[in-house]
Amino acid sequence: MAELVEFAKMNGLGNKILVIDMRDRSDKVTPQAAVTLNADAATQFDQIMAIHNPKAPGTDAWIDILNSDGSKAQACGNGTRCVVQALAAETGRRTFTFQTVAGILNAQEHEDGTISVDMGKPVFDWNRIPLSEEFFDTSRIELQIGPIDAPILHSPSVMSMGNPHAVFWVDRDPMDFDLERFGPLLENHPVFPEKANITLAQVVSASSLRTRTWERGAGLTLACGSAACAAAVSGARTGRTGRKVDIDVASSPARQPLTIEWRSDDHVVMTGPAEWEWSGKVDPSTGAFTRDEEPEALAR
Ligand SMILES: N[C@@H](CCC[C@H](N)C(=O)O)C(=O)O
Repeated sequence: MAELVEFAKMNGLGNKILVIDMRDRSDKVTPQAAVTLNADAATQFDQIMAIHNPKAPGTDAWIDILNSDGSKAQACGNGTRCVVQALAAETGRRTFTFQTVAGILNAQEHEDGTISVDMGKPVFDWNRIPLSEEFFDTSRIELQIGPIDAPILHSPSVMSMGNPHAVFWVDRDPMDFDLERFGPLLENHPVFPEKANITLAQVVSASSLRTRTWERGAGLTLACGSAACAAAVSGARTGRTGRKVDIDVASSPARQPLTIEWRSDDHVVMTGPAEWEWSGKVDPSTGAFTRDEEPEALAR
């Protein structure tokens, strides 16, 4: 049994996040702990954001990201906003620089409590997404599901936002599709050697989209920030929208959009809320946890 660490149960637009404080420790949250925490209704989550001491000069923390099945993720937009809110509450600071396996992320908490995260530049090269076969134009690849002559979903835009994404454009409400059935088939399709996050996106106007996502390693989630970024980039790249859009995350209980801007310097900036729910202590090796009586520690 490892020494207990503090954690906070949080969410970003309903995306369930556990922020675990692993600073000043050399161990990691284990995949087994993740699976155990996800099996308990109180701590069921989509991603764990484990905050470690910084590894690079000029950064505030190294963030390790785990999906609910125990696998690693390279990016998590909603989770990053939760980390910012937790650290802002702890330190009184508003700007942070994090490092993940996907690179450096700059983030800022605004006066109104919303948080912006610079999610970096989208990657379109087929072998860096990665795809298992060469596609010259990744704004629309050959992939479909359903009858060959009347596919239900087809021709997704694919990219990496640090993690692999496929965005399928649909002409009606994404909630009308059986994503629970199609999601796992597409996530595990052989064209995605590292699997992929699968998003359905509907154009509402030139500056707004409605999305719903099946997440790699976590399944149907209420919201996915990096997928919202991928949908916004795909919308602009394929001429469906401008470069700044509000995303109505269809399955989110929070009726608040995520604003995504694909800036002229190619960086994608996501702005939205984060919400603290409760705090506790957890054993990062086993996932055994206790809940605090009163809010303390990470984020209030
Ligand atoms: N919910 C996240 C993305 C989570 C990562 C994903 N499941 C993966 O494995 O790539 C977000 O808000 O971006």
